[in-house]
Amino acid sequence: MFLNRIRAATFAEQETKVYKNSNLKTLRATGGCGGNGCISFLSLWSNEFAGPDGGDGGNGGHVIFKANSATKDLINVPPIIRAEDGEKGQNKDCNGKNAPHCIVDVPVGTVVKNANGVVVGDLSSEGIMFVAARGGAGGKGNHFFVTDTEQAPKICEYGAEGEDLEYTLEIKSMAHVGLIGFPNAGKSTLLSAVSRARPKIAPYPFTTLKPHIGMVQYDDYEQIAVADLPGLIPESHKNRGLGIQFLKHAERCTALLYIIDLSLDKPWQYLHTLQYELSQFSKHLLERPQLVIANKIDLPEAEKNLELLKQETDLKVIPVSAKLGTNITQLLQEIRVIYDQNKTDDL
Ligand SMILES: Nc1nc2c(ncn2[C@@H]2O[C@H](COP(=O)(O)OP(=O)(O)OP(=O)(O)O)[C@@H](O)[C@H]2O)c(=O)[nH]1
Ligand SMILES: [Mg+2]
Repeated sequence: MFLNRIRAATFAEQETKVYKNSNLKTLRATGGCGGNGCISFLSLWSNEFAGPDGGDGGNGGHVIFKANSATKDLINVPPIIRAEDGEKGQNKDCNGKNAPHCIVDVPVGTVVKNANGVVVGDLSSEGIMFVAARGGAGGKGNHFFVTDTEQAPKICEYGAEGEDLEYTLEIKSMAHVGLIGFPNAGKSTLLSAVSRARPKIAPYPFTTLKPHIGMVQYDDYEQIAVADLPGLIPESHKNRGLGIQFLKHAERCTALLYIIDLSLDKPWQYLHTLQYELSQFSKHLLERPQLVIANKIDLPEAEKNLELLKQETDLKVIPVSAKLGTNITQLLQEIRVIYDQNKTDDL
């Protein structure tokens, strides 16, 4: 009993810690118990001893994780999941009803780890299921135990208990950092400036159609994966442009970097649109670490726009020129700070 309480306390601590993070969740899954078998003897008006008629119990439900693309994060997955118990057997050979399985929807790309941290499941495509805790089998009623020598058994089975297991669910991230911006903002140019990746760069929108990942190498051999994502436009969350496809990629990045083109008129409007689109897709996306990269500082008007942009947002703004390589070192330092902070938070 005492031991149980300690266990519960550590579980609760873990829970509060991971609740902040919609990409990671520790939970306990318990299968339903099987229904007990029944002991009963039938008695009819014409036959007082018509024989044993105790039915079997129903099976307990399983707890099942199912990959569902409509689910965006693990926030709504409860910390304790218990499937229903099977019904007990009844007289007149009535078997108890099997309990329904408890199916918990998780985002596509969720990795399941057991209590020892070993990966036991990878829900990488839509509809894949993982049985987290099996329900107990129903117990047999006394009718089952009738033999040639024992015609009136007074025995039955209890239903078996369901499995009780702890798991950690984690959404597999694509990259530590995702570059988010309108088409032509210079995302691909920036990725090639900070890493050895060579995505296609061109002065027309939607050059990048698929995400590219580049590795940023630091002097202490730390490597940070940066993803160049396809461009985002207003109403992407309604599947305009490359739409939902793009937003799904953004979701699998731990930190979000907004790339804003400073040469455009009123660049802060673009930042607000990007944030709005992300929040429409999943309201927890904006809780992730964020940074604004003000690109194309080499162009005219950029200096003036930079000051205005800084006034319009609370986020840290770093001016760079991806094309000329201006201020890239400071940007890499800032990315490293974000990365280190989130590493210690166990993201
Ligand atoms: N002057 C200047 N031009 C830049 C800078 N960064 C990017 N560009 C130019 O902007 C254009 C678009 O750059 P890309 O890197 O292809 O832009 P993108 O954001 O990847 O665009 P999509 O893939 O279409 O979403 C190219 O012509 C680049 O040469 C910069 O810092 N200064
Ligand atoms: Mg591009």
